[in-house]
Amino acid sequence: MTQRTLPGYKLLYLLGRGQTALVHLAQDERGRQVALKVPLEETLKNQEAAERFGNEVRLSLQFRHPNVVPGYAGTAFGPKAFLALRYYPDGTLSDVLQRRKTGMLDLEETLPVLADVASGLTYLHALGAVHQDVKPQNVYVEGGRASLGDLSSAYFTAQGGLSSGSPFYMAPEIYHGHGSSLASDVYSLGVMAYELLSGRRPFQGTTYEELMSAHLNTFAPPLSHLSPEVPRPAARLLERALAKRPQDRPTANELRRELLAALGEVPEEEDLSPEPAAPVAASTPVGRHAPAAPRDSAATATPIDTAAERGGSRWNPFKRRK
Ligand SMILES: Nc1ncnc2c1ncn2[C@@H]1O[C@H](COP(=O)(O)OP(=O)(O)OP(=O)(O)O)[C@@H](O)[C@H]1O
Repeated sequence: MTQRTLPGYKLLYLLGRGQTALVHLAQDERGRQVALKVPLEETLKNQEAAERFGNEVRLSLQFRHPNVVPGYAGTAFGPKAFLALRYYPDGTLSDVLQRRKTGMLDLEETLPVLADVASGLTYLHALGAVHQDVKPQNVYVEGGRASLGDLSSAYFTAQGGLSSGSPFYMAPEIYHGHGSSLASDVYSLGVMAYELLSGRRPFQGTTYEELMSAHLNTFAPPLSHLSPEVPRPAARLLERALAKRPQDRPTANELRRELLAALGEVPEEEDLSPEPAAPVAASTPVGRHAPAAPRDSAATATPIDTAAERGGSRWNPFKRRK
């Protein structure tokens, strides 16, 4: 299945393999290079994984913003499922960091990347969507600018969705089983900002339990000490992004505005008018978006382990996510 040919696409070579899909560089009928994502056999056989893939297809085709990886075409479900995405020749932010000897970007490179991710998040949040997996592996870069990708875990707060995240970047309230929110995306962006600006993740651990304890009980050193060259107001706001309580964090838009100001750019208000998006070739509703109780009630939140246990095995965040 993963080696199948897709009508209209010429496969060029393999770009990467994730937990759920193979991604090929391909040429579409318009002669455009695309990143063609084809789910693995195992993904299609596992309901939760297949729904995550379908979710990514649906939302990648729906969202349109310069800092969100756009989908060009796709089929959400079934044996012909695929997703053609905009191709980013530089790969992910994580790839870029690995290629650097220092493992770091310069400040002049970091601030635009952070401002772009904050802009992408501002857009999603204005639409009422939570991303749930902000991290360098899901940020795609080209020419020094960045776009947020991997919408497989994203959901609309009005509809609800399964809480999830990557343990290094996951907010305390998700560890507590209280569910994710716009504020937990801001926390993940804050973790990523610390990592980019100081060269070290603010919360360390080699097991899930150690990381949970670090996120819940320890405080990151002030960014102004770790990276004194970051303009003060931006540093202060990024520090607040790591507040333990969601209500103490800034919004993505506040971060976006401050980061753009630090770059000397005048922050414009985001234009959130919907653009026409490509049709999704699926009529089946996506399961994780089935109507659900409001997410702001802790009683209705789905703890991360519960979601995985439905699949028959204990959720292992280290196996699944980096
Ligand atoms: N739009 C793109 N442009 C360039 N490279 C891409 C693109 N999308 C994916 N890739 C490459 O393919 C790899 C695998 O993609 P991705 O991580 O999205 O797969 P996945 O199976 O959906 O992810 P996960 O492991 O989080 O479930 C990426 O790490 C990246 O190297």
